[in-house]
Amino acid sequence: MSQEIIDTVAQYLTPSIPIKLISQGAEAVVFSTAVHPYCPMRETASGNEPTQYIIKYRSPKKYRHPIIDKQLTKHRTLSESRLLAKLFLIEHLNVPKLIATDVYNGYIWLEFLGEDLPNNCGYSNLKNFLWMYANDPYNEQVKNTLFEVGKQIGLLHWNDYCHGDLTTSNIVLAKDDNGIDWVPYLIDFGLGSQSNMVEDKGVDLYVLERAIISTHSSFSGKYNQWLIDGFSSIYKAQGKTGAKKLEEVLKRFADVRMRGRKRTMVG
Ligand SMILES: Nc1ncnc2c1ncn2[C@@H]1O[C@H](COP(=O)(O)OP(=O)(O)OP(=O)(O)O)[C@@H](O)[C@H]1O
Repeated sequence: MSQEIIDTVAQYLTPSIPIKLISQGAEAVVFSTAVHPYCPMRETASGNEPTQYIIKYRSPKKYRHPIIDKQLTKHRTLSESRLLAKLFLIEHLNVPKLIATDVYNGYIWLEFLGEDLPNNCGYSNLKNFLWMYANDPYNEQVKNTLFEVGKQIGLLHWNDYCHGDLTTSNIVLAKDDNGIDWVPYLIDFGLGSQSNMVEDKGVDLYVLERAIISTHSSFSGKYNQWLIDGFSSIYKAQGKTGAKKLEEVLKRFADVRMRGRKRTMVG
């Protein structure tokens, strides 16, 4: 973990915005903060608890030419911000709310989603959630949650957007208003795009299927079926057109899977 990057961000944001490191990925460093970027005294309607925010920072990459690096940072920060802003307006689709963006410096501020799971099971992404239920894998809550995750992907694809990196870590679960059911949110649209190509949609579904198989192999058959059931329900609700498009996406998904298998066999 590069202390240099953390210091750069802390200095840029000034001590009035305390930050906590959450993750350092290949693309960005992610922090949380309780301070809103332009309304520092903002409070939630339900009490005095400050809302939490995410700050996603794309640091300069030393292996790139500085001019190209600046252009890429601007392009990627802008593209992810734009996409999130558009997706947020799609009814029933759950993505983090974009709070602010600073494209030239590579910062995106988002609403913080999720929480720590009970019994030290980690942060509430789909991966940890499924681990939490490893001793009770076919629990109704698991089934319902995976069905709802499938619906979110269905909504994304039906509206002709693709995620580009649909792993179980990029699906976050937040408790609903009654504090009982989990509501899935899709995060990390750094590789996302507007696309009506069945190939892109098939690849999204395949990437998620592989993620489930690799971490939850014993239960992956049922898990993937529940995801696809939720996904299909969104398309089927659109009548004949939906059913036809669903058939095309699922056919391409099967083709992508077949290509993946051949690649694995050939090595
Ligand atoms: N809105 C959010 N609410 C809560 N946590 C978040 C949010 N956005 C990101 N995170 C946390 O930060 C992590 C990294 O975020 P994100 O995937 O967007 O960055 P990234 O650099 O593209 O990551 P990677 O390279 O690992 O894919 C997430 O896995 C999640 O734990």
